[in-house]
Amino acid sequence: MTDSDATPDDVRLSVAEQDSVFRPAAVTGGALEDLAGVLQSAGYDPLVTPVGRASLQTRLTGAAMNPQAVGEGDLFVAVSGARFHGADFAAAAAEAGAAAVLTDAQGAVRVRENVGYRLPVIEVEAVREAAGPAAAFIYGNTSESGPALFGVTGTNGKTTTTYFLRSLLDELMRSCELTTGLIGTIEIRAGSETIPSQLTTPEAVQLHSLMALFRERHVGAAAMEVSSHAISYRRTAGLHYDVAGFTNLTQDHLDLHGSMEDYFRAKAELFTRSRTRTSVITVDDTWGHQMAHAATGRVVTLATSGQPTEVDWEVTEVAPEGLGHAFTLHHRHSGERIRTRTGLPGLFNVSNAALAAVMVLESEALRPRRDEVIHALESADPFTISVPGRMQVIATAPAAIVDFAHNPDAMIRTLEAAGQTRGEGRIILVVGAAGDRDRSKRPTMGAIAVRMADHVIISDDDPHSEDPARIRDEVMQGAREAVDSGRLSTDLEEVVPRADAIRRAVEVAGAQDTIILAGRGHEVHQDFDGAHHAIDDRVELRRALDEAGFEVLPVEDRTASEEDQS
Ligand SMILES: CC(=O)N[C@H]1[C@@H](OP(=O)(O)OP(=O)(O)OC[C@H]2O[C@@H](n3ccc(=O)[nH]c3=O)[C@H](O)[C@@H]2O)O[C@H](CO)[C@@H](O)[C@@H]1O[C@H](C)C(=O)N[C@@H](C)C(=O)N[C@H](CCC(=O)O)C(=O)O
Ligand SMILES: Nc1ncnc2c1ncn2[C@@H]1O[C@H](COP(=O)(O)OP(=O)(O)OP(=O)(O)O)[C@@H](O)[C@H]1O
Repeated sequence: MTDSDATPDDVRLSVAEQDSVFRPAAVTGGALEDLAGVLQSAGYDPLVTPVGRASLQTRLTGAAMNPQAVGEGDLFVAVSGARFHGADFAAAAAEAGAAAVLTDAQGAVRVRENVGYRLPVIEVEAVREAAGPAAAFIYGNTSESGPALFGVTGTNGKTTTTYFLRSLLDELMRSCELTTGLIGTIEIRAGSETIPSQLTTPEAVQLHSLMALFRERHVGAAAMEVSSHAISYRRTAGLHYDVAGFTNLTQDHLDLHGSMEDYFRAKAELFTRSRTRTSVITVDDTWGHQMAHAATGRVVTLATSGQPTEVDWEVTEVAPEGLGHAFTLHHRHSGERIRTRTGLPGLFNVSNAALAAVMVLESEALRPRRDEVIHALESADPFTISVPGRMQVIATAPAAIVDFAHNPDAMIRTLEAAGQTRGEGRIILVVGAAGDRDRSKRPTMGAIAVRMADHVIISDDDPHSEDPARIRDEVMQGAREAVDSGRLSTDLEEVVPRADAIRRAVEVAGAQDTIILAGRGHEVHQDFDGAHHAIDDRVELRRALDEAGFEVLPVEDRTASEEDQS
């Protein structure tokens, strides 16, 4: 990374543009008849309606879910969604060169209505689930084909842990002249090439295409975020993880999952023998312990806080160092101790770094030598990279931090981290909540804000299709109730637009204070009912600090802790 703000999402790619970047140059593909055989063996019970016998030999050389992304020779995967049925777009897919359609019974009827008998159809009941093995067949992915895949799931810490993983893997791969891949909320990377992400975890057809692309680009290992949406929507079907890591589980996404138990069950699907060879589970809370019990296959446990009794790895001897911490990874069974560090603020980044390190140490695909890993940790300091919008330090006096905390637990952790280093200063927080997402967390976030910060400025996040004023009211209501019931003296105000809220935070700050802009991290647009308003918290904060005469850190590829030490 050459610039700590260099998130590539200033440029919005169309589905087709993004998809074309995912595609490998050469795909052998396979015949429609053989694909049906693969789906039959996998238990999907496919019903094939060819267009003449010869169509059974049609060679499929790609797969896409969106007609805009369909290329010549593709399997068009038409799923029934909450709003549309993909089969209603079969004509556009055929026009773009689709060679066959994978869909459900309803979709098969719609394909006939739309394009008659122009395209052969494979009908299955579970289309999203079958899309994974179908794309794996077309792109030649098997459990052994590589690259070694490291998946990270959990409510918070996925992006940071995958950045840490990639940074460590980069060092290890370099010695074998291989590169690394990254798939997540911010970007998708194959070696040094990068494109902005549209989803945290892309659709199965894209993921399988990416695996083939990774092999073409000599990617030996890849780190990817696995969202609970991806698991529920079957986006990871047909992928095989060498190691999957669990960070934590706290309230979020209850709009999709309904309850914490359902949310847990979705995540738990990743930690099963058929998907993952080794599961590394952080067991700092009861959900972690439950996950370790629910996981099947090889399970490795990691405790990063507290006094666990039965774990494989634990974090000990945590000591502040720069803005971050040094810590020891202790392997309980062998007694081995590995000392390392993270330069990112917040104890939760010790957890993220420890998880990344243990995932690599426990990898059966890579089987890295201990001395190699220790050398990489010492020489490259892989957990002191800048993760865009995650505890990103913009200035040190006042301490000014942009952080993606957008759910209750992340806010608590971020404000705790600020509390530990505040000294005599005050904490000034800009916070909001996103629209069209888990509404129940809004008053909770308001309450946390006023309990843990000294000056709270409520503003807009991404309202999406909701009325922004109503969202702010819900956050404000939780804040006011907490102020009243706790007799708190927190300063509380509402300021919009967000850029003004950021300027206000700087206006009330002194050099000894800490400013936290929560919720938007690396994002560079606010979505007001489809209208995109350009705003980057980091840019606004820098500008406001500069105008107020405060010194800001240079925008470059080093974290503030490195800056601190230089
Ligand atoms: C809530 C959710 O995840 N919805 C996903 C779901 O949408 P849906 O059921 O509404 O589908 P739909 O829009 O009815 O479309 C059905 C089919 O018709 C096709 N279609 C539709 C319209 C059209 O004009 N042309 C067309 O071909 C679509 O490509 C699709 O194949 O299926 C679609 C296709 O598979 C996904 O693109 C869509 O993700 C949307 C874009 C989304 O925003 N998802 C977010 C919430 C998400 O997945 N987030 C997680 C991270 C969450 C977090 O941790 O914060 C992620 O992994 O990114
Ligand atoms: N291990 C952790 N435990 C609790 N909070 C964390 C942890 N790691 C990061 N956070 C907080 O969560 C925010 C989001 O971090 P990160 O982007 O790494 O997580 P994520 O799981 O990828 O989130 P999302 O899926 O929403 O992008 C951070 O900005 C920080 O406030």
